[in-house]
Amino acid sequence: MTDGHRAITGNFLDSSAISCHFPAMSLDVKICGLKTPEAVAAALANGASHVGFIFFPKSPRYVLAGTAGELRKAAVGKAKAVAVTVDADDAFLDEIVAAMQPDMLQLHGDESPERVAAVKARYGLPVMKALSIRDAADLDAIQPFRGIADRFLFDAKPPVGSELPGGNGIQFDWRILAGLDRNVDYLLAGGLNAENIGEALSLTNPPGVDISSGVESAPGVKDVGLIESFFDAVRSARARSAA
Ligand SMILES: O=C(O)c1ccccc1N[C@@H]1O[C@H](COP(=O)(O)O)[C@@H](O)[C@H]1O
Repeated sequence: MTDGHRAITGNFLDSSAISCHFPAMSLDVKICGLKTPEAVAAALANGASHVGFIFFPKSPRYVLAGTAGELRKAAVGKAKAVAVTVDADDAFLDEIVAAMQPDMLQLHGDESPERVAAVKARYGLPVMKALSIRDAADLDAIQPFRGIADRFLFDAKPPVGSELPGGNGIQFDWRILAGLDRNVDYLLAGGLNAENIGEALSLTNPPGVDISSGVESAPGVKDVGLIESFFDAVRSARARSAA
């Protein structure tokens, strides 16, 4: 139940790279919705373990597969490149996989366990299944995907009327993750930013975190300073918890 996420001690976190969730493991940090070489470079320079590219046309973060294929080259050997799709059909996934060569697929729609299994088999890539969470009962959705999805991503349910299934900058009540089975490998997402990441980490001790709009100056516009501030806040929080 892992994508073999790597320790990011080499270029990030160093002595603070201690996961409270899985002792001796590090925290994964995925910066999502990247569209420019500058934003990719900032994520990598700060030690991102994953960089994400959005293939949902209604998103302000949407990129063409060829563009993502160019951008992801900077991540080779440094971070995993993740293709984020929403109920994509095989033809669209074929195009993305061929042009971008992702390390991982993030399925952020209403994909069934059978669809996740089929996607895994078709591409031989690890799959992260996103689940929309509002309350503890929503975590029941994990069960049918266990042994199928390599990883989960817990994001807040989108607000009524939103056209985006993710990237809404909305957080859910992180306290409901307190009783989660420790064997569930996941990224915490939804409304994270430099101000709240400390509280999020201390409440949930997640294997990883995922952020998009919290490091943007406007929808779809990544801000290098905000990316740096987010990593600074992660480092500070982890140094505090290790002390
Ligand atoms: O970001 C998007 O536009 C998006 C579109 C379609 C599916 C998923 C999307 N984003 C995912 O949502 C998380 C959380 O975003 P935020 O931090 O709350 O803005 C993001 O990291 C993506 O994995």
